[in-house]
Amino acid sequence: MFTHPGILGPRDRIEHVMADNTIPSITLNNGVDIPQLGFGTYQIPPRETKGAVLTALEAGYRHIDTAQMYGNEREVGEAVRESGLSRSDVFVTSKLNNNAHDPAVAVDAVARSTDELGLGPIDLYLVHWPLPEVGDFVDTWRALEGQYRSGALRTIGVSNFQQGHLERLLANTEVVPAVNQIEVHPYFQQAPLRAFNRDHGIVTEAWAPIGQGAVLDDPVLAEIAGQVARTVAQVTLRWHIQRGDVIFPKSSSPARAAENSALFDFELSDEQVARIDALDADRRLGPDPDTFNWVPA
Ligand SMILES: NC(=O)C1=CN([C@@H]2O[C@H](COP(=O)(O)OP(=O)(O)OC[C@H]3O[C@@H](n4cnc5c(N)ncnc54)[C@H](OP(=O)(O)O)[C@@H]3O)[C@@H](O)[C@H]2O)C=CC1
Ligand SMILES: O=C(O)C(=O)[C@@H](O)[C@H](O)C(=O)CO
Repeated sequence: MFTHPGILGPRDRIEHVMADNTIPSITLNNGVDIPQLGFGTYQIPPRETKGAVLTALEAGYRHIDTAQMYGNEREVGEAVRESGLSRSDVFVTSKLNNNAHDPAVAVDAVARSTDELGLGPIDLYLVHWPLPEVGDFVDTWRALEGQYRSGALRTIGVSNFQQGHLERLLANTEVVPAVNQIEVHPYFQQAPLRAFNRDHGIVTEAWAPIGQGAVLDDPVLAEIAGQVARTVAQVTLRWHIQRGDVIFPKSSSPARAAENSALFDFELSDEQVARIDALDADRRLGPDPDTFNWVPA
């Protein structure tokens, strides 16, 4: 199983990690442990996914983030099965596609993801987008609650939910989402939503942790990278780790994937963290969840 320190503050977690040099885990609200660092697979074409995931697992990643929308669940599953690792040593997340919000369709979609991955119960399954004008995400969530209670899904969560969406969900359903996977990077830090998640026992997962490359030329990050003799990507990813969020940077390059996992043998000072905190620019790169209602055919 994962090495995990239980629920610790960011500082305690860092000390734990620096002592044994492993990827830390965070305990979710249902008692399941999730590795704080994972490997993202958005925009990795299916034909390249098995190789990329096998390389990531060889580099030490033990958590893979995929989605029905990415079209590469089958290849993620193949890589995990062929890696030689125990199933319990790898944490896999997938997500319900936007065309599967109808509760009956959602149940079939869970079965399809489970079949594509071929790994038994999926560790974490998310409602990918709230799609507020498409249907009622409360009904979709109830369908996932049923799959969770039956044991088909090990943990359930949401993605791209704003505070208003979460308030409606919490008021009308029973299972509190274990995570909310949202866009977070130095230029879009999401302080209020992260605080809301934390106050309700929901772990924040930060997608686009290096802003899909947008932060890499930042002069402040470059200066800090020079101070700690690391790359800008590593400094940015380390900042997320010290904030206590879960991250899964994507790279199709084995060298950059390895670079992105070398985060646990250095630490940013409080002053360096404060300088990165000051880069917040309310600059969202992806769709706005309040108005994004895209449904694939
Ligand atoms: N729930 C949601 O709605 C969303 C979830 N996600 C998830 O989050 C993951 C991460 O987000 P993502 O959008 O991929 O963006 P990231 O912030 O992880 O950035 C990925 C980009 O940065 C490049 N890159 C990665 N590492 C380095 C490095 N060390 N140096 C220079 N360039 C680098 C990659 O290029 P290269 O491959 O060439 O290295 C790629 O272009 C996704 O893969 C997906 O799993 C993402 C978007 C939305
Ligand atoms: O990558 C994801 O998980 C996404 O949901 C995004 O790709 C999103 O659908 C988008 O950016 C659409 O333009």
